[in-house]
Amino acid sequence: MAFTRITKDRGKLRIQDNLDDLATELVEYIAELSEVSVKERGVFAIALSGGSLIGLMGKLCQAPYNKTVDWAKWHIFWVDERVVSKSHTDSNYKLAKDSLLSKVPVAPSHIHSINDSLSAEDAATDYEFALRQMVKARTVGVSQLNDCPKFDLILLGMGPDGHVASLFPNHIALEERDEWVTFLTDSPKPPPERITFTLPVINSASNVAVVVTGGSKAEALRMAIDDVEPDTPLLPARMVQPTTGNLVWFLDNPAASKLEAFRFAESDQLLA
Ligand SMILES: O=C(O)[C@H](O)[C@@H](O)[C@H](O)[C@H](O)COP(=O)(O)O
Repeated sequence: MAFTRITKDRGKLRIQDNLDDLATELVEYIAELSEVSVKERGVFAIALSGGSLIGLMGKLCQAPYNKTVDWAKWHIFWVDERVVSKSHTDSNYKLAKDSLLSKVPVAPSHIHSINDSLSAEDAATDYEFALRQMVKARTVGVSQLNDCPKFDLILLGMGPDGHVASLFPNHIALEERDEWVTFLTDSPKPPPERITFTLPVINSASNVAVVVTGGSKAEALRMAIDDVEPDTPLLPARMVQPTTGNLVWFLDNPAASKLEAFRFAESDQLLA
């Protein structure tokens, strides 16, 4: 039951029957945004997360995208990174490099990964400094509202606990308003040391897409999107609220199964 719904204030839901269709829709969306950004700004500044999202982007390495996307104009950043060596299996950089970036003609100097020789705290400071240079040069746009970086696209996954990036429920990092990049040494999901963009940066992007698949995320997704009881805990995924940008959720049926929109669509189909 593939369909699209515009919600009142939680963005657009794009729900697909299977992962193959979801991946097709996701890469088409990314390719379109890349084209628009390159036309308007001459570059495409995209920030990646880790997790299954990266595998779902795999079709970008295939025809037609391997040829039609203007790879030379891409600048790639990480929304969050585990503070491990770049060759470690836990590295989000390695994941993206192995399955995507090594297969498309992105300039190595446009791949902005963290300095993996630093502590989490220093890596966050260093990454924010690098990001400030990119904003100064307008490789990454700037928000007129708060001077934050304005990425053309931020891609997020969501964990079953409702975390996005390395912003975990009830963690102090969720409250950071001044820094663009912060660090954790106590991540509830291993590895414990991470750096992450803060909410002001995520919410300043021109486009934010959250890719969520699998039934284990259905309840957190409901809490992140639907109108819920007032005492429902505020999940990080619900705090993703782009100020002026667009928010899109790419979902499969199991992840979407507890959403009101999905249940209505299902009953409409039964009645049809
Ligand atoms: O840093 C991490 O621990 C992961 O990258 C994590 O944040 C991931 O993005 C979500 O848990 C969704 O992952 P899946 O889509 O693989 O479930």
